Amino acid sequence: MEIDKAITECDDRRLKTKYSNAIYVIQRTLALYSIEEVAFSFNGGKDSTVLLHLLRAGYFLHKGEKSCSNGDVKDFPIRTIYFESPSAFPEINSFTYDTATTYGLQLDIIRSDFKSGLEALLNAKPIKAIFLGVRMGDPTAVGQEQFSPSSLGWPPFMRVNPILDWSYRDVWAFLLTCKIPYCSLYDQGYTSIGSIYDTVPNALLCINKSSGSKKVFRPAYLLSDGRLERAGRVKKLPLSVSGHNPAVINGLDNVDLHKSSLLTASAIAVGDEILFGTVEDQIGPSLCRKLHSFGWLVSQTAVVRNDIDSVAEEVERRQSTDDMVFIYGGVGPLHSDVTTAGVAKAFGVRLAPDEEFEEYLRHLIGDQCTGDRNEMALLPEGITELLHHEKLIVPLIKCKNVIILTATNALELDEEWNCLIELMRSDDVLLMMQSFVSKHLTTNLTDVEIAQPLSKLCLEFPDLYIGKCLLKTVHS
Ligand SMILES: Cc1cc2nc3c(=O)[nH]c(=O)nc-3n(C[C@H](O)[C@H](O)[C@H](O)COP(=O)(O)O)c2cc1C
Ligand SMILES: Nc1ncnc2c1ncn2[C@@H]1O[C@H](COP(=O)(O)OP(=O)(O)OP(=O)(O)O)[C@@H](O)[C@H]1O
Ligand SMILES: [Mg+2]
Repeated sequence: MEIDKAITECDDRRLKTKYSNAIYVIQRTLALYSIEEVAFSFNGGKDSTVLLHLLRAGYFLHKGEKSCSNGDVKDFPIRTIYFESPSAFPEINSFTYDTATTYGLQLDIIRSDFKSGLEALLNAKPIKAIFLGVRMGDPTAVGQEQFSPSSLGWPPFMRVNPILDWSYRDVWAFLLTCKIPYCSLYDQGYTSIGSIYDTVPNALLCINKSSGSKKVFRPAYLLSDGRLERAGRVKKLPLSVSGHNPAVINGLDNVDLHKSSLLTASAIAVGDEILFGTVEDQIGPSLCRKLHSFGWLVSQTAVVRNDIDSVAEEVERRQSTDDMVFIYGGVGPLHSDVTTAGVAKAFGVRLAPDEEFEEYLRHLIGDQCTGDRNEMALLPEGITELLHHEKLIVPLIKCKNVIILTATNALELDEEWNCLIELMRSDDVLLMMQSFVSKHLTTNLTDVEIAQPLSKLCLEFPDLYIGKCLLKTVHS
């Protein structure tokens, strides 16, 4: 069987492990359910293409115990379902159909939505388990295991996710090592494919960004940071006042740029030592000054204990009211370093190993990294984005609108902040920041004298923020 042979002969140990774990899940499923009771959800995307070939290998190895055939290319008895939509890319459709022909797939084409399509299918067929190409990092993977019952409100079946723990690189290592044909869009810079309305090539793969001519993109397998595979998914912002409907691609997407008020940020320090007053907070005041100078309204600063629940409660509160939350302290290998766990809890997700981050840490701490799994490389699952910058040894961690800073002093903060600003330079958020003007006025009028005119100004100009007046007594 060509897939099993290619993996056996390759010298990529990591790929071999991922492969054998996925095959194990497939074989256990085929032992638990009869072939009529399983189905494969295939949509021509890269992840489901990987899964197709794992299933071919898994099925071959499963029945190999009974037969001694070499594996006919068209020997694939698992029912395959494809939800075809009018907004699918034509390239995806034709790849799906061509693949079905090549590998003899029994393709059921369903033209209704997922839920009602599955209801009808499960009523008509004895299906109990469905194989999916869902991977950690996909928004739909949050909370899933390799075997996860369908969600409440969905027809009952077992979702089987054999490649749940595969990274973007694992997917490409497998496709390239086994020389598996994949949809042509991936060679044109598409890295994750949704519908024609919400998917564009990944800008990170663009070769000729500045020229006015037609843009050229590198193939998907050259994307160095797999965390950004969904950067080509377009998100529509609500209609702005001016009538434009801008599409933001992978920016600070939950910041509403069109609010008339200032953007708000909060800063959370994690550390008993700061609370107890034994160590001075070197980051907070400097961070607030930086935020203020960029036009952000710092709505709150807080210091919390090194305790998962304390961190989670504060993050949950702040992330729902502020546009951005900055959290620092409590990041590291010590038992008291609970910041990432607290952030995960605030968003209701678990901590999961992040291979990209683990590799950065391995470079940084090398041999000091003990055991199979580096605890520091556990990050909130499905919501984490690593913000890379050439000047940073380890990328910054962004979980939705929460940025985890690793700086432990003002100098390190300067460095992280400058990188953050550069990373956001292309973002509309920065433009918004730069349109902020701050003025300091000094007057020798009393509070009573200026109170009324200031209130009038605030009413007339809602964008105007008047800070605290520091009154000095002027002696004549
Ligand atoms: C076979 C199959 C089973 C699914 N089962 C569930 C489920 O149990 N619960 C759920 O919330 N979504 C389920 N979904 C929907 C997916 O989580 C997700 O919404 C879908 O893949 C669409 O992703 P998109 O919105 O990025 O296109 C299922 C989808 C498919 C194809
Ligand atoms: N229209 C569909 N028909 C059948 N299965 C689907 C469909 N959409 C999603 N799925 C299932 O959900 C899985 C996850 O979808 P997802 O879009 O994340 O991956 P993909 O399409 O395989 O790859 P890519 O991330 O490059 O788009 C698929 O691998 C497939 O098993
Ligand atoms: Mg897809």
